[in-house]
Amino acid sequence: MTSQAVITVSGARRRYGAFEAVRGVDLAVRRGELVALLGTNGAGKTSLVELVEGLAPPSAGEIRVLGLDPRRRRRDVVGRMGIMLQEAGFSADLTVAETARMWAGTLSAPRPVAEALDVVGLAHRADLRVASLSGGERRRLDLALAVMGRPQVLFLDEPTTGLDPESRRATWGLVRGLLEEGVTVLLTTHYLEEAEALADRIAIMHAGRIVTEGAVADIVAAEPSRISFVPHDAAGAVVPLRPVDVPTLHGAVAIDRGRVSVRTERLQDDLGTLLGWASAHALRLGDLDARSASLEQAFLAIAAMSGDGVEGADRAQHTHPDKTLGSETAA
Ligand SMILES: Nc1ncnc2c1ncn2[C@@H]1O[C@H](COP(=O)(O)OP(=O)(O)OP(=O)(O)O)[C@@H](O)[C@H]1O
Repeated sequence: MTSQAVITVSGARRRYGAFEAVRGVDLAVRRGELVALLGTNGAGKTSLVELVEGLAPPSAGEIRVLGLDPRRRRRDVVGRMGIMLQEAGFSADLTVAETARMWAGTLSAPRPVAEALDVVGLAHRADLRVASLSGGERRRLDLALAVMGRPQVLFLDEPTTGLDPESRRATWGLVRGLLEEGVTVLLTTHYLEEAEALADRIAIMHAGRIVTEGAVADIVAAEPSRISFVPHDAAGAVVPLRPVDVPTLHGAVAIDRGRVSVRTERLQDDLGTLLGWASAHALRLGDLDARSASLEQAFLAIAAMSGDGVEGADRAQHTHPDKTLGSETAA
């Protein structure tokens, strides 16, 4: 944990009855940094973020936001945090400006309403009723309300779910602007592209733990590249191969229904060997695909490796009480 850390999570755990949804998480987010929390469904992202927001107590471990316990020192922290809710819960009959004014009334030093709407590109919709906004515009209103109090720390929970690609990119632009102002952001998203576009670092959760953390490039670099093709002869007929027919490569070879797949750390070398071998044997490498790993591949590989069986065993014992904060066991 560095001295610059705005969010620090140390050994955090969260229980719901007998089930532990967060199982010893350490995380630090520095000032002006965006960390994206990714994970499979039920990995524990929301359970963790709620601890950081101070909405629930950890059953063990320590959370600090701006150096303070976000639950015990809630009054001192809450005004410096912005939380983008899924739906702000205001009446759909109010106009955009009325909604923003009502929200501003709850804050100690809010941005002017016009400025907050301008930040999210909604100034031209100020007099429209919330009910008339498109889904994307509503999401932007949610963001306007979250940034209205000029937060130092912003929590974005799937901020672009349901947005069209253009609105999604517009939202990314807004978030980048906030980061440049020094706002610290903890983002949860299921869009890997969003994490790639915005995040300084990514933390991947699985079964209550952070199983991988780092810059996108480093996480992707740890995954092997892939080559695949279907060998054809000069007449265009598929040539059925066995692994022993393929030349020796750095990577591992698998053959499934005629398609040869190679997972390799040495993409260029193995591709070169295969191209030379194909020419020498007058083979065409049909449907040839050679690519470095993507974040999606890395994510799927990490989720698969992280022991679904273990999680399954735990889940079998989990009787799943009501999904209420009241069902938790705090330390
Ligand atoms: N109040 C609760 N009582 C019991 N179990 C709960 C409660 N809240 C969450 N859980 C369980 O804890 C686990 C983690 O849930 P959580 O909502 O934190 O996951 P998530 O990573 O945010 O998932 P998703 O991506 O699907 O939103 C899940 O198995 C969920 O069913």
